[in-house]
Amino acid sequence: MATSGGGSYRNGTHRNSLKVDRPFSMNSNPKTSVKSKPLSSSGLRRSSTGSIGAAKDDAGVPGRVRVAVRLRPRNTEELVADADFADCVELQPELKRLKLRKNNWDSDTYEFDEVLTEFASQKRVYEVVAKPVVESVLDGYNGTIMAYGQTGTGKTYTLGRLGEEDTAARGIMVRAMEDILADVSLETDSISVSYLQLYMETIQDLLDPANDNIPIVEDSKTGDVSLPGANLVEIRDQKSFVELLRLGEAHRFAANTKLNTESSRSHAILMVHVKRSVKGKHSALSSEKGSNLHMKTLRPAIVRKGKLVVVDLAGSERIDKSGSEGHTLEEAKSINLSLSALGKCINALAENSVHVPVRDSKLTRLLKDSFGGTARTSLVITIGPSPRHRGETASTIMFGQRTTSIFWMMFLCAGTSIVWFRAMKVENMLKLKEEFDYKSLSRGLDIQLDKLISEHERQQKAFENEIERITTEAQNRISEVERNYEDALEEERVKYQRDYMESIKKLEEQLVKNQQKHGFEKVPVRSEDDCSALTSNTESSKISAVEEVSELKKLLQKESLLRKAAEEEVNSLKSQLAQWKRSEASGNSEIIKLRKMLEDEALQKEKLEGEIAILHSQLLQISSEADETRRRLDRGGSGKVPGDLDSLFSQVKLQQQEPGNGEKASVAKLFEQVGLQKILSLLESEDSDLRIHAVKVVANLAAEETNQEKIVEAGGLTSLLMLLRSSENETIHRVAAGAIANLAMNETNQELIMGQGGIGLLSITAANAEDPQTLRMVAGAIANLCGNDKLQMKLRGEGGIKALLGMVRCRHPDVLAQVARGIANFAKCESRASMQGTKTGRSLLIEDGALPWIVQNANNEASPIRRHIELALCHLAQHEANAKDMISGGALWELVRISRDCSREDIRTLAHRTLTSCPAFQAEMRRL
Ligand SMILES: Nc1ncnc2c1ncn2[C@@H]1O[C@H](COP(=O)(O)OP(=O)(O)OP(=O)(O)O)[C@@H](O)[C@H]1O
Repeated sequence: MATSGGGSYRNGTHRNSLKVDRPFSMNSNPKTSVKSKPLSSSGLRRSSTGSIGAAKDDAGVPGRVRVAVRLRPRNTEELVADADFADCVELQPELKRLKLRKNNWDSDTYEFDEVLTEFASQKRVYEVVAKPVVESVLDGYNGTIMAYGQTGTGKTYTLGRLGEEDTAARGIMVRAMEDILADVSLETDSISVSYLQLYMETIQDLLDPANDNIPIVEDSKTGDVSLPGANLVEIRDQKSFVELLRLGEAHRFAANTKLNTESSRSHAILMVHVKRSVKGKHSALSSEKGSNLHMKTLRPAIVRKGKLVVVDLAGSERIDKSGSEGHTLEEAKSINLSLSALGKCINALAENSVHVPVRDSKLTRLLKDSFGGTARTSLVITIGPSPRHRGETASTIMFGQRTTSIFWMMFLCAGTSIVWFRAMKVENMLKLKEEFDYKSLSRGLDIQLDKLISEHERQQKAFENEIERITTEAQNRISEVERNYEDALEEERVKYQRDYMESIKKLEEQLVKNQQKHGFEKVPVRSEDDCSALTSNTESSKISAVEEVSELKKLLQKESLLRKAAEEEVNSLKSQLAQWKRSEASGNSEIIKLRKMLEDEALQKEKLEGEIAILHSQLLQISSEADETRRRLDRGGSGKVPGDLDSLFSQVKLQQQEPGNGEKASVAKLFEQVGLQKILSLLESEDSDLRIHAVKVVANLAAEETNQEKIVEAGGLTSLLMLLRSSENETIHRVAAGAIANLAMNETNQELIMGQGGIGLLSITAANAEDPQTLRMVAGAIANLCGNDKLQMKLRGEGGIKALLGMVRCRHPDVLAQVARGIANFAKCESRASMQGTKTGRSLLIEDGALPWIVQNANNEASPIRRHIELALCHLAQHEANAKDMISGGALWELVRISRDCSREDIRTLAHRTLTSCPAFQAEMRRL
């Protein structure tokens, strides 16, 4: 019987080599097969924050559903329509986390087995999502790869892309077949494929669409699922497989056009059967021993069978919208049925439930033998970035989260539903932990800070010592070389001079000797006899002169050789010196590098200290709030706080911690129980504790979009504004401003806020507040108001822009980000008005003196600040009336920088377009 071998199965890089004839089927004994996973507590990865995620080495654990999330890049439409808005998700691939923005203030964090950003290549997606499953199929297991997500988020791109025009774009189906073909031997093994579509609980053959009511047959003994009515095509090469996929796609498209549906309303299912011949152990043994030669031929070859099922699921967005967007109720029900049945089966498997409800839908009946048990399953959740589809994205993610948590549930909490939902959301777990543990967290942070400081000091000291050592060593070497060089030069010079003098001396002596000889011979006039003697004398003196000349020549040659050697020596010394100079320069660059590292370290330290300071202040705040609550409870629980309000408070908190909980009490029910009016009336209570308590409840409720209308209708907005006017308590200001900011996300409420003098009240609060969190909330509220085209003049007239700019005195990055957002919103409305011709003259932002701050922060290191300011500059630049101020204020050069360096392509393009379309900018650039 097979064991899992999962421990050695890591992201598809290493395949286990287990030999099995048939994998477990789901109903063979799900309980045993799930339990048989060789995981101990060491198989769990617990992050430093206490959250729980998938262990890295569980990639191939059978029965485990691995869930990856993949973000599609913005498409052309989103680049234009959402240019001013951030994506609704933020990915942290290194932490395997995804943050889903709830609003401007808040986000939920989810953890996955893999987080694939918009930059993830198709190759990487295949490797992390599909390769482990494909390899297990080659080893004789069954496996399933599914894609789930809203229409248009990239399910088909991920699974079915053929990539003929660009091989890098090949999807999972094509890559899987490539790997399979590369691993099998077509002489002994076989690969066959069916391609089907499941629409309205009917299975249609995509290779022969006339064949459209295919029954599912299950082998009662083995649990194997088969579709005898479907075409099963043998694959021998990649080309024929791609042809088959193309044919299937064409039929799918044609079938769906006929049904007047879109492809995303059906599930597309590719089944790949791999049969491999395996040399049996017995036959190998017996032939080795040579005991019975016939045994080998008589014993049948063992066939190892694996099945890979790739499912492109129907679009997830259809589930809740039955009857809408032109598709029928029946269709919606059918999609709903199959997807929820799939979820239930996975759920039942994870909980070791004896009953796995596979019969509930055709999809699950079809997958029955291909997930759970020893089968490996990968689910890729595809999402889009658009903030407009946040709701759909959230519900898609929740499907993935249900699935991803299943595995951990078994180990963590024996299946209590409370922990189930907490496990889905990392953030909620953190919240729980903080409530109990904030003091030790604070102590931990202190210790961490001490450690960081001492480590930093130690490193700094070591760096400084190293720099000193390198500098001294380099200087010593340089002076030594210089000394050597000078000595050698001097020595050479002296030697050369000495030799030269000696040669001169010798020549002079020789000359004197010669002159003496010739002088002696020339004096008298001789007789004939004398003449002949003289001739012989002259002959001999000629010979000796020739000899002398040749000796002199030799001397000269020797001299020139010596000189050459000396020159060579000098050259070699020179090159040595150059070499030393070079090594000195590289020593210097090393020192510069070390200095840079030191500076980076110091920056990092500063940043950490800043973060820790913020954490400290948050902890202090939590701590004092907790103490306050505890004191109130100690005083008798409800001394002044009515019991029903207390329960509402805790219910609201619980509700926020457990979004998606189907059993949670609806807000309407809560309002019925306590009455919103009653809560709002407490906002005016004499007791400040009670007022704080009530404003927090209202703020919590206002964070949910669904409650906002009710709060405003019941007069909650007026009461919150009253609190800003009448209260002097900073907490009340902070919480009330936060609630107003959330209400100010809606256009109708923005008008109401302005109508009730809200901008004046927010401006006064901004002027008096010191606490960065209060300022952040106020700035956020004004920033939301800045985005309303109709309110521009009034907002500016009542001092809104000045109030916004006044808040930059607090240098907290969160406050600055909100100020920048407000400015960007305002500039965007102005540029729209200018284009429509309803606004002329220069920007009110420039009138109110915002430009210097904008220019100063256009390259701020905090990306939320920088991004908003970059957008604001692009909007301002679109209106010619602003050009003069922008040029003189230095904004033009920031625009040039943005058009070159901005990391977001859409902003870069916008800046570039603006620059090229404005004659004043063009003229200025030409001038300079
Ligand atoms: N990761 C990606 N990178 C680039 N383009 C992508 C990516 N994912 C999807 N797209 C593009 O987005 C568009 C929609 O993708 P796709 O058709 O795969 O979505 P889908 O979820 O399968 O939709 P449906 O449910 O309607 O079938 C296509 O044009 C596709 O090329």
